[in-house]
Amino acid sequence: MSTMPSDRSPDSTLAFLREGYRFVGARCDRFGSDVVQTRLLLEPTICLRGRDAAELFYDEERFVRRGATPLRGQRTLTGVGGVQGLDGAAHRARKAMFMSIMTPDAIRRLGQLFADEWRARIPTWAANGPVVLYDEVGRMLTRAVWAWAGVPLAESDVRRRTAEMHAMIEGPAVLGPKHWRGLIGRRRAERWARALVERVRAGALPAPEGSALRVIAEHRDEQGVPLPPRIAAVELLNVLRPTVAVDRYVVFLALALHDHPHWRDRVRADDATAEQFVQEVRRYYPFFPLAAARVRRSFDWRGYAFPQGRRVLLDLYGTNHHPEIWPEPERFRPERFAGWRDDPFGLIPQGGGDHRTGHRCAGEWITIELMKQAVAALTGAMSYRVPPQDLALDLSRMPTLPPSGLIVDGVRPAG
Ligand code: HEM
Repeated sequence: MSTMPSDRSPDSTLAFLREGYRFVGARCDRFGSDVVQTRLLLEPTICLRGRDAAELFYDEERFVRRGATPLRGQRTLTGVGGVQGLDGAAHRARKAMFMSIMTPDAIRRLGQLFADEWRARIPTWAANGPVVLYDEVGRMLTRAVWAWAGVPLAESDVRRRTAEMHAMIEGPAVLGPKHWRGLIGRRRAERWARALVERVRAGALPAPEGSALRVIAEHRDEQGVPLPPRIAAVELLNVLRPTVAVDRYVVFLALALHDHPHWRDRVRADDATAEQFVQEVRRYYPFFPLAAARVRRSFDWRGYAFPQGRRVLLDLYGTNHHPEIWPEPERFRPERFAGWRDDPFGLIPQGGGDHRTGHRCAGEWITIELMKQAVAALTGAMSYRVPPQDLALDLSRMPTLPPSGLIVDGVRPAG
């Protein structure tokens, strides 16, 4: 048995917060190994990177999710008791609930709602001068996904709900006020979502057949028992929150079009090229840094011991930038996806493996559809300028975003 390359530091949590997305990759590079051990939150933690490591990580025989996400992440980002922390039959039954919402028709409908929102906003942007794309897109996605999920939304609540979703997304990997905002945002949103579920169950609020609200309110677990209202609220937020989070990817799309303007005409002219552009944005730009699991039963891999219960992190960002999978990983090259053969463990911005049986993101197809609609809007529905502003991405901030939120002005409807 070999000794796993290990960080010497007694605890690297502060280094993780300082180094952000590069934390695991920097250690892997230093040791020349895609398996390294460190200590995070005072606990020994194995970090993995690369395609084969991703395949290992998504092997359910070897890993469980129960108890893997630190409490600070559950209390802000994911909620307690949701699908992310389930294993085995309980996970499959809950995941089936999510996947039943993700029909091709439903995905198209959400894309259309978002596209309609976008088109409706263009005259206002044209009349009112500069807009912060991140703020605007967040609110458009809120309106679209609330309508799609069958959840009523007063226009006067749009800002508040969007802000709660953002607070949860930004809460886990920060200290101080931003973390507290995440806790408060989650508490408020859960209370509100729970009341909604209770009203649907009592017949006081009609929810359309097949909508996320109806499916979740009516779902029965693997033993035929309805979800407790608190858990149903967590799961409804597991649809609403990450859909709003696609606003970050829309900002990255706009950033990529700004930095690589020669792609503009190409993506407008051809759907396949637009899809390659979207995939490269998902590969290249940082969003979720890591996924977490625990070793189910002790095993050896590549001569290293993985003891039962050990926390293991898969470096999603580092795998998407691994030179063995992605030549010249730091270059933005959408053409790398021309003729790309889908590999469930190579491109993993939203996790790897199988959507239905494993923990891969339930909303990946939605994300791609919304991003395609955003590319079409940015290149085909309007013209705009990007004035000078701070667009640098700080890789120590998780999740990161250009500080300006990407300001555009001079918006004009196309044609
Ligand atoms: C904004 C873009 C998104 C990103 C970057 C993202 C990323 C991720 C990641 C990294 C995971 C964890 C994978 C793992 O644990 O192995 C995940 C899980 C999940 N995502 Fe997403 N996601 C996005 C959008 C969405 C959307 C739009 C939805 C729903 C409409 C969604 C719903 C979920 C759910 C329910 C899970 C838990 C799956 C499970 O544990 O089985 N996500 N996502």
